[in-house]
Amino acid sequence: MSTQGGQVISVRDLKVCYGGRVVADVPELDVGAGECVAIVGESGSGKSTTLLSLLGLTENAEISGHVRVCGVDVLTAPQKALRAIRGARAALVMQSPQAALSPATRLGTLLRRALKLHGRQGNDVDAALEAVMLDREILRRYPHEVSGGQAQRFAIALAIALGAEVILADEPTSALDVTVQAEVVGVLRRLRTERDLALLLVSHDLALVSTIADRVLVMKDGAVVESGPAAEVLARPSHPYTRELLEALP
Ligand SMILES: Nc1ncnc2c1ncn2[C@@H]1O[C@H](COP(=O)(O)OP(=O)(O)OP(=O)(O)O)[C@@H](O)[C@H]1O
Repeated sequence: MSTQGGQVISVRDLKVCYGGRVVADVPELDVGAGECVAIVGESGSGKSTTLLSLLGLTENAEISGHVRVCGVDVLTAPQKALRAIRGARAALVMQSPQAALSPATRLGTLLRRALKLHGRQGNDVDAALEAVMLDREILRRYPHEVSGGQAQRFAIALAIALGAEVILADEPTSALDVTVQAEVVGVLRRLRTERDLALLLVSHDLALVSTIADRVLVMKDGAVVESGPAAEVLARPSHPYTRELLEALP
């Protein structure tokens, strides 16, 4: 199954419920190759739930609608097809990658295992590390021996080495200090143009979103209250809630 017409993510009428309560209702969301779409909104608005549902990772949720990611129909595909895209063609990057890494495993070992699991050769590793500006020496280190920014760049390099077409990133910079945030955003921005990588970004940080996103979806209480080109939505928000979010910026 391939990605058609450069569309990497396509969502229609997605509804995610927990215990009968709709926590995410997304009528339409498309992300094309080389494009960045951001989902913004306050805590609890349904951003992470939306992101996780696109990879079939919402346990115990009732989900309806149509979700295609890298050509796979996520809501109906067998687990095997989902496992094949998850972590490889569609990579998840979380707020604190160090927490997800096994503390007693060197990063190089972790990388080799991931490549083997997804049946990929190790010859993309140098290019992937270079793309995120990490020295190969990092592969000898354990997770606690790298900084938050290095860990995040390593997580992105892993995605690239595994052949990611899209990165789904949940608050990828909010655990980092400001200068390191800029480094990670710079890496993501370059990967979009150099590798045509698609990016779906969840963030409450509108300043960050304005530097990288082409389009924005604003969520409140599980609903999309506004969406459109980032420059337009952030400069001339039409919904009072978006205005509130913008006014809350420091
Ligand atoms: N596994 C779950 N079971 C029940 N309710 C859940 C579950 N996961 C999330 N929720 C609820 O869904 C709603 C949306 O949560 P979600 O984490 O998607 O919001 P968010 O916008 O990503 O917030 P944050 O920025 O704090 O992560 C919340 O009310 C949350 O309590």
